[in-house]
Amino acid sequence: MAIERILIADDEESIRWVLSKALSKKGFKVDLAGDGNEALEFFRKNTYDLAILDIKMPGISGLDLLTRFQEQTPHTLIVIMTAESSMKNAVEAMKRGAYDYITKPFDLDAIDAILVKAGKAAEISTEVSRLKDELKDQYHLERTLIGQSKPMQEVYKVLGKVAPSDVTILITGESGTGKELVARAVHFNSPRLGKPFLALNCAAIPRELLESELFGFEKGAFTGATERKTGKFEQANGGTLFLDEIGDMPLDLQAKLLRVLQEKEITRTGGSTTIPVDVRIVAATNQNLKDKVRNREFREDLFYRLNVVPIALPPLRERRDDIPLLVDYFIQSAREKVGTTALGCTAEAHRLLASFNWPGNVRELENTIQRAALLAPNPLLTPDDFPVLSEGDGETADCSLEALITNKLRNAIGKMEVQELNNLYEMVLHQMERPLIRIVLEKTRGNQVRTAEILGINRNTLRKKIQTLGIEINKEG
Ligand SMILES: Nc1ncnc2c1ncn2[C@@H]1O[C@H](COP(=O)(O)OP(=O)(O)OP(=O)(O)O)[C@@H](O)[C@H]1O
Repeated sequence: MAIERILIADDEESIRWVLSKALSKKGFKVDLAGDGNEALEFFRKNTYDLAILDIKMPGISGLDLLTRFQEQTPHTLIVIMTAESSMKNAVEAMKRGAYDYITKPFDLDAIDAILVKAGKAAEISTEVSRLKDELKDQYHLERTLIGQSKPMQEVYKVLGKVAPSDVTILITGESGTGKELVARAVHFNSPRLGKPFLALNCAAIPRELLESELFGFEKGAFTGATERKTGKFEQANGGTLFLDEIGDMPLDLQAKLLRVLQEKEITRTGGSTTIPVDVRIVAATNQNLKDKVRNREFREDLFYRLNVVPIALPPLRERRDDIPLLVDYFIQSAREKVGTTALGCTAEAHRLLASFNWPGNVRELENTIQRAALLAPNPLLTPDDFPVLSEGDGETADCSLEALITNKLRNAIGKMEVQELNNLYEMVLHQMERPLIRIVLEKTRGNQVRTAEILGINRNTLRKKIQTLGIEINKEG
């Protein structure tokens, strides 16, 4: 479908001007509306291939227009503009069938990219309008996913698009990145809302138990099976089953799971009748399943069956922009959940937290904030309330000396004003020399010969440095 006619609706004149100039120059026919009502008028009179709508406008909001336009002319592709890149807006826009969503300020390349994509998207537009019909349910999230970074916005886009359908989703990401939270978001944004969401960790349960947890068993199926028991598939009927750590599922159970996904029915252990089940599967793993497939530890057919829509969650250290938001969110939830009086963090504490590597990702950050909020003497948390991070005692993902020094330097330099940063190279090397020599001298109890050997420098050089740097030698160690 070629894009010919475009409607731009924004109450900011400068945005209207810039967009109309850029798009007219490219040969599109452009109409401009300064508010929601004007946009609606245009829409009544004309047919548009694309509409770029500001989310917040006097009168009718961009999201409400989106809904109306979708009802009247479902083929029109709608791009929502927002000044606030929160998850709520992104998910809501995509849920309502928006074609795309851009955050202000944007550059014109972003609009170009959307136009190119939109031009090729005839089939997608049909699919979007089909999905839109399924998306009339109210926006609902049990818990909000926090994060406005680019990688998280991509996650929200996919989530908004696929949640309403029944497709199987495979969520990958390191431990603590929020895989279960995303799985819940999928469920709570799907028509299965109101039906059960059940989670099962395939790594935490021994093989025999895992099978009966999933499929249930009949009375007498094995010693100790004194009662019939339903499994998670039956319990989750109509809803969503979250299979965490799917990479740890034994091969024979993988085969059984594949059968259930294909046949949509289960047989309880020790039973002979098949029971129909309607369960959406969302699986997650922190392992590389493709490697496992190559090593024949994971069935290839099951991998493809699960991986219909992959969602890769970035580690926290790759979306550091989100750390301050998460910190504030966890402080607030600590106030609500455990009744602390903590109100926020100082700028230094924020910088310290944002510089850490967080090998345990959001879970580790959440625990760290909760602990600090409970123990802090004052409502405003300072770096002193995060002693483990300040000491850099090896919690960084990379425990090498370089990683520790990087962490320390980032903290120290981060606290300094730019105008203070003169002669930094010399200053840093100089300041590292003294503690280095002092520490080795302490280790060797003041033995300069040994110290020079350890440092790999000449004894005379060491002597001179001890003098010029004014290092005192304590022979007691
Ligand atoms: N984006 C986020 N916003 C708010 N809280 C989050 C976010 N991501 C994770 N959390 C919180 O961090 C904790 C860990 O999240 P979750 O259990 O979903 O991670 P996971 O990737 O499933 O971990 P694992 O692989 O170890 O099971 C939870 O308490 C969750 O609420």
